[in-house]
Amino acid sequence: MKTPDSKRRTGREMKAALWTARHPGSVLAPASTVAAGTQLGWTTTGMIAGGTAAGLCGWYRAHPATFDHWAAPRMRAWRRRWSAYLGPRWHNALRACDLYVVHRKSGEEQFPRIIKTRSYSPTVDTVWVRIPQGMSARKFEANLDELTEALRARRVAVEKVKPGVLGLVIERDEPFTETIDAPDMPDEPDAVDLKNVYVGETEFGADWRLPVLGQHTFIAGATGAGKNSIPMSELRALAPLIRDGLVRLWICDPKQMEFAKLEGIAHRYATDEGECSELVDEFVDDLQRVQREFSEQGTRKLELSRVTPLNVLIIDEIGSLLAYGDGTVARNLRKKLAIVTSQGRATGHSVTALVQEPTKDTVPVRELFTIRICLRVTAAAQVDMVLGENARLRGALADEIPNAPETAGIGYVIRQRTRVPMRVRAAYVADHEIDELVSFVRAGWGTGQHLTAVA
Ligand SMILES: Nc1ncnc2c1ncn2[C@@H]1O[C@H](COP(=O)(O)OP(=O)(O)OP(=O)(O)O)[C@@H](O)[C@H]1O
Repeated sequence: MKTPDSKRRTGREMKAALWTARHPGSVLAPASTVAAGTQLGWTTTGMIAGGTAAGLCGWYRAHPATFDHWAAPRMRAWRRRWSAYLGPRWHNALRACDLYVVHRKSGEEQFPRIIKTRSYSPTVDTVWVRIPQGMSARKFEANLDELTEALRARRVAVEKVKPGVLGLVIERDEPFTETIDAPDMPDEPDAVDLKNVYVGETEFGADWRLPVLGQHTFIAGATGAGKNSIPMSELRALAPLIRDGLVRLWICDPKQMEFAKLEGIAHRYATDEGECSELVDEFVDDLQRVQREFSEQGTRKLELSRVTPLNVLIIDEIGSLLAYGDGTVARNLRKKLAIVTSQGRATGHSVTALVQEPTKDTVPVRELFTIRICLRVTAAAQVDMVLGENARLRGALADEIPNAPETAGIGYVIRQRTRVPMRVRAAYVADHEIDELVSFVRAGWGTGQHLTAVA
């Protein structure tokens, strides 16, 4: 039944009561401080407050991982809610962009009401708003530029959460303003931690590291997004292991661009679709050979050696292989990828796939990969296709990364424990640094160093 209209406005005291009911914490916190001050004395209350602050500082310093996971997002969201999105400021911003409705009879202004704020990262806020009747997501979309300016943000994206509720993803700042140097190549295999390979930096200023052993990586990004820099950084970190025969490269390179430089140090290298399919078959045969040997010898844990090295399969532009021809190659590839991603962990077979355009062909295989990275993509829908449901709503604005050389290598990953997107930037491996990698490995091969590696 439609609520009848009235010319009278809602009473101020009723608005205040409603506000209190919706924000119990904001009323209880000052009220309990005053109560504690009068009951326990202001000195004791001050000591309790000081002790709490000192405890938080101690936590912040002693255990960054748990602090960043539990405390930081809540504290950040709270601060932003009361600074950037406080009532009058919020209303002024919306009024400036015509994002409000005026009640037909009472003339009362009705604004989208903030129902939840989350700041999963220092640079992105997600604000859920309940919109008044007569407003739609389309109106927000039409006024996004104005809203971005009014909120002094870099970018704002809008998502429908459920009927009547929108999610505004507000990017406030760009943490990456400089190119990150390519990682050094260690001299010796002992210096390489295969579970923690440096590939760039996170928005929190920490090293961005990826596991190579036992994991499978899916990297999506439009042309020029900087996808190559991720596997290239990994390969530089693995250089002494490649040189010593403890890591073998298998490369499917239909584009024959940057990866072509690695042909000379690859164990297997293929370019056309048929050859690539054969290469993947051989990779799986190798995996099954190791499985048989392990079963005969009763081995349960992989010890890297020249007989059982880590095998890294890189498939550039997997989309073109999955969409190729009559579907035979695609079907075979899907089947073989399922084997590698489910069984390769124990035998030391890892796969990294790169794709320009995540489409319906690539979505089913995406689920097979344990690590997924989304660099700049060309459509909002592609973000969730790569990173999973609601990734964009939680702040992974990969489609909003400008198509400019200064943003190459920037993208998002989902943090394993929190399932929250994190903005990252890959280190940049220039052509001469790829050449340096190849020379480093081949120089070792020239001296026969790989033959003397511990078997
Ligand atoms: N991590 C990075 N940091 C800064 N600049 C980068 C980075 N990676 C790449 N670039 C720059 O962006 C350009 C395009 O990079 P790259 O060829 O790796 O993109 P791509 O995603 O692999 O594109 P394509 O799919 O067309 O091969 C590079 O020539 C380089 O100038």
